[in-house]
Amino acid sequence: MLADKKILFIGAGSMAEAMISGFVQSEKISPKQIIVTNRTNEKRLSELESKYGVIGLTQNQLSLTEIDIFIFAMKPKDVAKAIETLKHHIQANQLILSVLAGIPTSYFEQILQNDQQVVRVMPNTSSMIGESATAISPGLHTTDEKIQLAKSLLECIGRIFIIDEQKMDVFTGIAGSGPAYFYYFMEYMEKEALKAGLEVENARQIIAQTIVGAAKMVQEQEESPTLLRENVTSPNGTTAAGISALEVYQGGLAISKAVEYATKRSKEISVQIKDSILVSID
Ligand SMILES: NC(=O)C1=CN([C@@H]2O[C@H](COP(=O)(O)OP(=O)(O)OC[C@H]3O[C@@H](n4cnc5c(N)ncnc54)[C@H](OP(=O)(O)O)[C@@H]3O)[C@@H](O)[C@H]2O)C=CC1
Ligand SMILES: O=C(O)[C@@H]1CCC=N1
Repeated sequence: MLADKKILFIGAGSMAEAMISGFVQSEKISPKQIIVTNRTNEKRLSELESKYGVIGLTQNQLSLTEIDIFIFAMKPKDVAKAIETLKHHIQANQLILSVLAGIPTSYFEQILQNDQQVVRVMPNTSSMIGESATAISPGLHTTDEKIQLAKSLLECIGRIFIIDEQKMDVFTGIAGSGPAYFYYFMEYMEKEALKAGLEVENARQIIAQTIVGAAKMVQEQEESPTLLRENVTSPNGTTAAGISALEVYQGGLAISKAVEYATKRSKEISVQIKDSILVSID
């Protein structure tokens, strides 16, 4: 299904790179099927070319008729300009994927018309190693065939979850942004480990393995995190002491608020794009 499909990334930043890396590593897509463009940074295009073997082209060098799948991967604030340049060249049979947080499929459908087939995608940077949790929500005109195409492409970067578009904001809050919360958590664990004399490399690997193990327990044992946590917690033991600190310092509340704020931000971006007042989102 993916053979010979030409994929164009519009945007060459961290998310595009993570997806490119995952696609190429999967060996289901050849680097030469992937074209990447950006706004001005030609050095970045050369970097991606030499790292992954993909084709970097400036916007003037692009031939859009040969593209099967467009992947919009710029910041939400930049989408209006990007789509303005491209809209007259995109055809009805070309599939649009957008990884932009907060930008609904209807935004692309309204501008491109043509009953354009759009799929909103929320990957995360673990795409880099084929371990993304990726949500997809098809737009109004997207056929089953194109949904299957999007699925088979995105399966190269991890697991796919098909969700209703109104759940995309909370998905972004837990899984799009989620890796950053875990990295934040790891930063603090590492600081404490170093204070107590562990070597940095050792500490980092110990913490990473602990998170991988806990995540795999949830995936493979099919038990709730609550039960698994209780299994670690001996009465009056070390874990009980640690968890009591999380409670005293409102760790649970902080985590809930992180998801709530990120979800809210995704919703705000949607409202701003709807009102076309998306001036500066950085
Ligand atoms: N980073 C993440 O973890 C995730 C990000 N996303 C989404 O991915 C998108 C990109 O994020 P990220 O990769 O972090 O952003 P970056 O800032 O790293 O990259 C943005 C890219 O967009 C390019 N760009 C800007 N305007 C245009 C334009 N008009 N035409 C073509 N290219 C353009 C920039 O090019 P130049 O450098 O030349 O200006 C740059 O290559 C965002 O919408 C975000 O919501 C989704 C899931 C996770
Ligand atoms: O921070 C952001 O807006 C993007 C979307 C999800 C992860 N990064």
